[in-house]
Amino acid sequence: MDYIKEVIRERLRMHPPIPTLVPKEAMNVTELEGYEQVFINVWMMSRDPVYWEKLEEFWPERFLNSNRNFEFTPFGSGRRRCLGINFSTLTIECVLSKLLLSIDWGVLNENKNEVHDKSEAFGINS
Ligand code: HEM
Repeated sequence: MDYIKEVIRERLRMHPPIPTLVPKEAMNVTELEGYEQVFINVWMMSRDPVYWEKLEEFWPERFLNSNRNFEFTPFGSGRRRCLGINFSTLTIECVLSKLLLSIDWGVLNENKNEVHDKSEAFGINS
């Protein structure tokens, strides 16, 4: 069960469903290094070579026995972070485990050497 948690984290690292978090606006005009609005780019943070080895590789083991801080925040952070964090991670763990155990998975048209389009598009997805 621990490994599945790492698999889910790695998937959220590579493809965060809300890549730039939810835009926030300060109640008073505030400047941060000359900017009045900032987007938190979670997608970029979870692929920053300073913090991640083999960043383009799907490698769930990277999360085993490692403490991650702000370089991994697919649910946001601080007061407005996702309220559904525990609910969603538990639900994904249960559903994914059930699917993996109940279905005999395989690759469709394995012998045809078809290339599946896995390119990303901007937006909120799941
Ligand atoms: C994998 C699943 C999910 C991901 C990755 C996710 C991610 C996020 C992110 C990034 C935010 C914005 C945080 C920020 O801008 O700082 C957010 C906000 C929120 N999420 Fe989720 N979420 C997920 C599932 C859920 C579920 C299942 C629920 C409810 C049952 C939920 C409820 C909320 C709520 C209420 C907020 C707004 C919190 C606030 O503004 O104070 N989320 N979520």
